[in-house]
Amino acid sequence: MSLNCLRFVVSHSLKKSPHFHLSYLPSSSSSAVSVTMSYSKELAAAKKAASLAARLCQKVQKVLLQSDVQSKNDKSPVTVADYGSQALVSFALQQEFPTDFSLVAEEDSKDLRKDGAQEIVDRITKLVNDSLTSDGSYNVTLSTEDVLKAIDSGRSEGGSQGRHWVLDPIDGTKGFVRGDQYAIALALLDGGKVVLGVLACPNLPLTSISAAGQHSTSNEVGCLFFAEVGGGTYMQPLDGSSAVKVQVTAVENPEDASFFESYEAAHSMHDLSSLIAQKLGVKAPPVRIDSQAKYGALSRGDGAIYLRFPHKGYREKIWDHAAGCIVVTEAGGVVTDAAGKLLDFSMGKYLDLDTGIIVTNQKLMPLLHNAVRESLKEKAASL
Ligand SMILES: Nc1ncnc2c1ncn2[C@@H]1O[C@H](COP(=O)(O)O)[C@@H](O)[C@H]1OP(=O)(O)O
Ligand SMILES: [Mg+2]
Ligand SMILES: [Mg+2]
Ligand SMILES: [Mg+2]
Repeated sequence: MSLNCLRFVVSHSLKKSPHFHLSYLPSSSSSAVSVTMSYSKELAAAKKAASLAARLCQKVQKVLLQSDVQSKNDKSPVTVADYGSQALVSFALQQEFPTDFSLVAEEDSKDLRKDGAQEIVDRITKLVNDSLTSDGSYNVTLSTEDVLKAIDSGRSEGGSQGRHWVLDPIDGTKGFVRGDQYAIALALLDGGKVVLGVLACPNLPLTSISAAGQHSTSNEVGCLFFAEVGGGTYMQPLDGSSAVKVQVTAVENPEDASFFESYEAAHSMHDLSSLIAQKLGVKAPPVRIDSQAKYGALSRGDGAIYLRFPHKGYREKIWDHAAGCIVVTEAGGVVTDAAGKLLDFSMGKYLDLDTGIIVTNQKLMPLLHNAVRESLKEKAASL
């Protein structure tokens, strides 16, 4: 087929389906024209759903009582906000994409269907309906069964075929319960690759947290980070005002770099990151904050490095990294495991990782890899 002929075919099909971008490849390429998907409709829906869920979470965090915390088998606290957020995001996305809907999400309704859970289910249902009413764009009232079904439609296993939404309705539950950082993390996989991501971080200051830590001097909080493959990363205030493009830091000298890690020592080995930081020559103390807000903060250059080394036996889930990963990579950063391999989101719910996750800019990554390798060797030798 000639180029002119191809051009006609693509422009003709563009009229029917507006969600394609045309791009011309360099002449060395075997194909003259490539067609890349645009996910603008999906991104708009994801931003709307995550913002809606963020408002629900903010409301609950304000009135959080000890009785909101249930115990799950793995002892992690789950609140009405986790379930409410998942129900809302699932419902909102299904309204936009009613056919062929697949969602891989953290929570399910098992505990909510047990005897004695009716009161909590009623509270979640009221919360979800209040959020839908105050948003104004959905003219519906959900029953408790609708809410449980919406939560349970997050049971997909993901994988390398087709499209799957990936959701952590509240990432950083410990931070949420403490009144600190948390995020609503939503991403879309297409053919096993993350093609868009949205991170709503209701407690993250709008200005840099690099110097002052999570309690920045700015009292304006609430950030929405979003990224689409090939389109860069943007941040806007959660209240909806305009978005700005963000970039990871250009710092090249580790002495000028600062690093993020989990607030919870149970989630990441603080002793190992301090060894890595010391080997690299990082001078600043760690900035410890909860959730994928770390990826968001890194994407706008608040810090240069994120180190995550869970304790032995912990398996990382895709919803804990999918949105954060694209937010950082589209801002110019790199996310790999400790062996330098890019994260593979195509294998179902879990990530198959070597030891840990490290994130930084392109310039610092080789140095960081060396420091990680040496530190792991040293740690293994000392055991
Ligand atoms: N034992 C654990 N080790 C590492 N991460 C954990 C562990 N338990 C839960 N997590 C998950 O790790 C993330 C928290 O990491 P961080 O401490 O850096 O915020 C959350 O996604 C949290 O899940 P959840 O979504 O339920 O909060
Ligand atoms: Mg959890
Ligand atoms: Mg999580
Ligand atoms: Mg969670």
